[in-house]
Amino acid sequence: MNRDWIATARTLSEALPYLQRYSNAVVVVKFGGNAMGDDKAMEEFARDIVLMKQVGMHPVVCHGGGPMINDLLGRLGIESRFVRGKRVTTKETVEVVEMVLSGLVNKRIVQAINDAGGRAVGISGKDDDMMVCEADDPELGFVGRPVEMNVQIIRDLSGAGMIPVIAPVATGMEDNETFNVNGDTAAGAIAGALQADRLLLLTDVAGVKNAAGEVVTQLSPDQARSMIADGQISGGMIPKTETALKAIEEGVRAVVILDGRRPNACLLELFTEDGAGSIIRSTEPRVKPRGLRQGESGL
Ligand SMILES: Nc1ncnc2c1ncn2[C@@H]1O[C@H](COP(=O)(O)OP(=O)(O)O)[C@@H](O)[C@H]1O
Ligand SMILES: CC(=O)N[C@@H](CCC(=O)OP(=O)(O)O)C(=O)O
Repeated sequence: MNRDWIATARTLSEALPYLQRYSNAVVVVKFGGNAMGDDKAMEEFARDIVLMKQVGMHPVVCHGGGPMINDLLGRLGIESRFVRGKRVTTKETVEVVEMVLSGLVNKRIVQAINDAGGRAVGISGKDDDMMVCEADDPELGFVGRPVEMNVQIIRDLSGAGMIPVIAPVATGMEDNETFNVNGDTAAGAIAGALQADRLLLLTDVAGVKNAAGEVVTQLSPDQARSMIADGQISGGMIPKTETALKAIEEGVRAVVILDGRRPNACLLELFTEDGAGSIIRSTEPRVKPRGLRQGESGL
C-alpha cells in the first residue's frame, strides 16, 4: 500500500475525537483581507469551510477586505486613514466600502465555497436587519458599533444546510445610514449573538506576538488586556484582541487568532491536538456547560 494513503488514513483516524467534539458546533470564521491571498489560498479556505459543514459543524463566515477597499479608494484618488485600526469613513468612503465588501469580496468567497461543493449565501449586516449600529466614535465618521443583533437569518440559513457569508456593512439606528463595521468587530458581535463555540480570526500573522516577537499560544483575558495597555499589541491587532475579549464576555467559548494564509489553517486549529495560533479563553468557570457534545444542536 502506498505510504501516503496510510498517512491519510491515520490522519483521518486521529481526527475522530475532534470530529465528535465539534459535531453541531457553531464556528464563526473571520476571513481578513490580508489572509485572503491568491485564488489557490481562497480555494483552500473554501474547502476547509465545506469540510467543516460536511462533518456536521455550523460554519459562519464573516469577512474583511481592507486591502481591497484601499485599492479601489486609491484608484479613485481617495486617501485611506486609520485610527486605532479602524478606517476613518466619510459618506463618500462608505459607498466604496459597501461596493467592495458586499459586492466584490463577498461574491468571491461565495463563489469559492460553491465551487468547492458547498451552498454559500452572501448577505451583509443589512439583510433582515441582522446587525444594527450606531456611530462608534465621531472621529471615525460612518464607522458602526453593533448595538442590536437579529441572528435568526443566520440560524435559518445554516439550519437549512447553507453557509452564511457575511459582509461587515450595516444599517444605522436612525435615518437608515450605512455603516462600515470593522470585520473583526462584526464577527465578534455575530459570534456573541450566536453563543458560538469558536470564533476563528484569520489574519496574516501566526498569532498574538509578545515584545520578543514570539507567538503567545494561550492568553487569558487579563494578559490580552495588559498587552494592549503596554503597547505590545498595536494597529489592526487592537480591534482583533478587543473583539476576542468582548466575544468571550458575551459567552463565546474561545477565540483563536491565527494565520489564515497557512494551508488548511481552520482544519489545523480544529482537528489537531496542538491547534494553531493564539487561543484566548476565559479563566472563569463556565456557569452552564454547553454545546460541543454529539447530537446536541449548536444552533
Ligand atoms: N502583538 C502583535 N502580534 C501580532 N500582530 C500584531 C501585533 N501588534 C500589531 N500587529 C499587527 O496587526 C496586524 C494584523 O491586523 P490587520 O492587518 O488589521 O489584519 P486583518 O486585515 O487580517 O484583519 C499584523 O499584520 C501586525 O502587523
Ligand atoms: C471600520 C473599518 O475599519 N472597517 C474595515 C472593514 C473591512 C475589514 O475589516 O477588513 P480587514 O479584516 O481585511 O482588515 C475597513 O474599512 O477596512
